[in-house]
This record gives sequence, C-alpha cells and structure tokens, in this order.
Amino acid sequence: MTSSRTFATSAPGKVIIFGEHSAVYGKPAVAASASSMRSYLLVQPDVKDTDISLLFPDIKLELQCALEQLSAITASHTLGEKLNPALTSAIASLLEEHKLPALQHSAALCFLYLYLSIVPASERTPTRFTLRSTLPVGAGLGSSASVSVAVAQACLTLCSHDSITPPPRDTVNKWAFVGETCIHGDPSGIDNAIATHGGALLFAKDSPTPPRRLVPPSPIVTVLTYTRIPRSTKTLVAGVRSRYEAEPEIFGPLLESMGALAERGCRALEEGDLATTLQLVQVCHGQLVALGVSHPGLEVVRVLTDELGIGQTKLTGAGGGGCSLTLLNNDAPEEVVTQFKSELQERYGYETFETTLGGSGCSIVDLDDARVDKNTRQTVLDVFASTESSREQLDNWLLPEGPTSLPWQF
Ligand SMILES: Nc1ncnc2c1ncn2[C@@H]1O[C@H](COP(=O)(O)OP(=O)(O)OP(=O)(O)O)[C@@H](O)[C@H]1O
Ligand SMILES: C[C@@](O)(CCO)CC(=O)[O-]
Ligand SMILES: [Mg+2]
Repeated sequence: MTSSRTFATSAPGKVIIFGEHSAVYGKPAVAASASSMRSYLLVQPDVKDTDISLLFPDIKLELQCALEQLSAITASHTLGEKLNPALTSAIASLLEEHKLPALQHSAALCFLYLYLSIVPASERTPTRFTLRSTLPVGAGLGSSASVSVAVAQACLTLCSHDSITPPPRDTVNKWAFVGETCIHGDPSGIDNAIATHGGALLFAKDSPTPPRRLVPPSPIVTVLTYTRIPRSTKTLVAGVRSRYEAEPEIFGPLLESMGALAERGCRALEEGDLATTLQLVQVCHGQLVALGVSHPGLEVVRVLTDELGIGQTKLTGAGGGGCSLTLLNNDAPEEVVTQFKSELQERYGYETFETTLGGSGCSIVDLDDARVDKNTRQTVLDVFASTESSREQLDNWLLPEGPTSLPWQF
C-alpha cells in the first residue's frame, strides 16, 4: 500500500510568453516551465490520528479534517473528472466554520476536491500533507497550477497499490485542470499543462490536437520581476470576461489578434529571430494593457526597460500586479542589466530572478527508497517541517537536478 509510505511530489511554475487571457477563449498561447521554481508536497502517514492534516505554511494554513466527516460528504455526491458544483458547495460548507480568507479557502477547496474525488473512501487513511513552494504565491508564475499538479500526483499515488512511481501524466494533467478550476473558475489549462509536462508548449484550449512542443535553437533566458503587488487570477479573468461580454465587437478582434500574435511569436522563437520576438513582446504587453490587466507597478518595469534600452518587458500570467518578463537584447551590457535589477530592488522593493525557461515537469520521490540515506531523509523532513526554511534550503534539498539530488522520478 503506497499510503503507508512517505513520499513527495513536485511541479514547476510557468511563464506565459504570449497569449495570457486570450488562451481562456481558445486562442493559441506559448508558455514554458520555470523548472527551478517549484511546489513540493510531502505525504506522510499519520498513525496517531483519525484526520488528514493540511500544513500549508506559505499561506499560513493549517487544517484538520476528520476522515469520517469527509466520507459523509463523498457518500452523497457523484464523483468524476468534471467539476461537480454540489461537491464544491459541500466542501465550502465544511470549510465555513474555519472562516478562511480567499487565498487559504481556494487552496483548501482545491486540495479537498482532488483528494475526495481521486482517493476512494476505502483508501483514505490518516495522513499529513505538507506543502512548500519556492514560487511567489499568486504572482503570475503559475503557483496555483503547480500546487494542483503536485496534489493530483500525490492523490493518484495514494490510491495506487504499486510502489511509488509517477502516475500517467495525462491523468495528472486532467485532474490538475479540475484543481485549477476550483482555484480560479475558468482556466484555459495552459498552466497545468506546463506544470505537468514541463518544457515549452504552443497550446490551445479544447483543440483536437495536443499541445505542440517548442524547440527553440538556444535556451530562452529572461529576467522575471516580482512586483509583490497582490492580485488574484480569478478576479482578473472574471474582469476580462465582463469587458468582453459588454463589448464583444471590440474585445473579440483583440483576443483574435492576441492569438495570431502568439502563433507568430512561436515561429519567431523557433527560428531564433530575436528582433521579431522582442517586437512581439512589446505588442503583446500593449494588447494586455488594452484588455485592462496591467497595473502602474508593472508599467514601472516596462518604462525602466525602455529607458535603459536593454530589451522589452511584458506582464506575464494574469497581470494586475504579480510578475513581468523581460527579454534582453543580445547586446544588453551586463552592467546596465545589473543597474536595472538593483533599481527595481532598491527603489521599488521588487525582486528579480534571472531564469532559463523550459526544463522538467512534474516529479515524485519515494523517501523510503533505499537510495535515500537516513540523514538525508531526516533533513528533508525537517526542511518541510520548519516554517523558517528558506528558498535556498528548499532548493538545496529538494530541487530535482539540484545539489542534493534525491532520486526523483519524472
Ligand atoms: N505555496 C502555496 N501554498 C498553498 N497554496 C498555494 C500556494 N501557492 C499558490 N497557492 C494557491 O494558488 C492560489 C493563487 O493562484 P493564482 O492563480 O491567483 O496565482 P498564480 O497561479 O500564482 O498566478 P497565474 O495564475 O497568473 O500564473 C492561492 O490562492 C492558493 O490557493
Ligand atoms: C490569465 C490566464 O490566461 C493565465 C494565468 O496564468 C488564465 C488561464 O489561461 O487559465
Ligand atoms: Mg494560477
């Protein structure tokens, strides 16, 4: 029984290069994984208890749910891979007494929805789930999708009777889409597809053909800037929906043009045509401004990029704050890029990361595997358990292909 083992799952964040928001309307979009920024979910049997415990310290959520109470909910609802509003409401009623703010509520709803739908009542045992992420929460880098993928993978593993091996990726992705729907209502599915499969994809919602893998001739290096301005994808996606419904003749062609831009951008990336890619980054940001999803705090980054002449900046993800992506000119002087980062840091309190896009998708590790020595195992458990663990410690002990390199399976 896998439920008696201690294991961890992991999934990366993502960067949308072209096509955020228009992706929700079935237009093509291009995104890539930010594979060094990930969510990690530790699953531990909890023999002393009759509950499952959710420990999500990044969002200050601790929740105990009695297994008996959870069984009572699922006994009276149809479970399946399509979001069942009655089950969502039943979970929301269960959570009511905890009076959780929206951020915690959506995480708990996503977790419980997937847990109850995937793990049959007969397989549910007292378990402790600890979630840690090196992604900024709710900032446009796909934190919700990486959490949904990590949870879907863990739940699918809990109901498998085999050893700890990666569940089929298409199944993980399907369930993670349901998790994303719990968190933000109307996802395109691009974020969970990237968090599951990794790499870079040209994606279209509901397309009869699967997403196409992009292979740029050289690695795509970007500077990501986290403005620390809080926002919610759910609210931003709903805002675009109401603008579109009020003025379909204006916003319809704009969304169409955004999709055309993403396809053109995909070609430019694959041809290694940096000049065209940079121009499209600039236009794409303008389109997102027209959709109403920028923020003065994001414009600061764009204006500074223009002033220093180092490349082009666009918002990435749902916008409204969160993160921007800067693509650098080939000849951007290193000292000017350093000036760009330090000015954003010192003057505005923003955080910058230089990241190469693409890389591994979701992964799983059996911490009871004989290849994990006792000390490493204990340190990994301690890193999960301590609310003080820094991003560097998480990277050091958990990052697949990182310094400590646990035997992650992909
Ligand atoms: N570390 C975490 N621990 C627990 N829940 C998290 C964590 N990170 C994200 N979440 C969940 O994801 C939600 C944020 O998702 P949201 O879609 O608004 O932002 P995002 O995914 O970071 O950005 P985008 O969708 O634009 O890429 C939070 O409200 C919470 O439910
Ligand atoms: C805003 C959006 O396009 C991207 C969020 O990362 C929403 C989605 O595609 O689900
Ligand atoms: Mg999200």
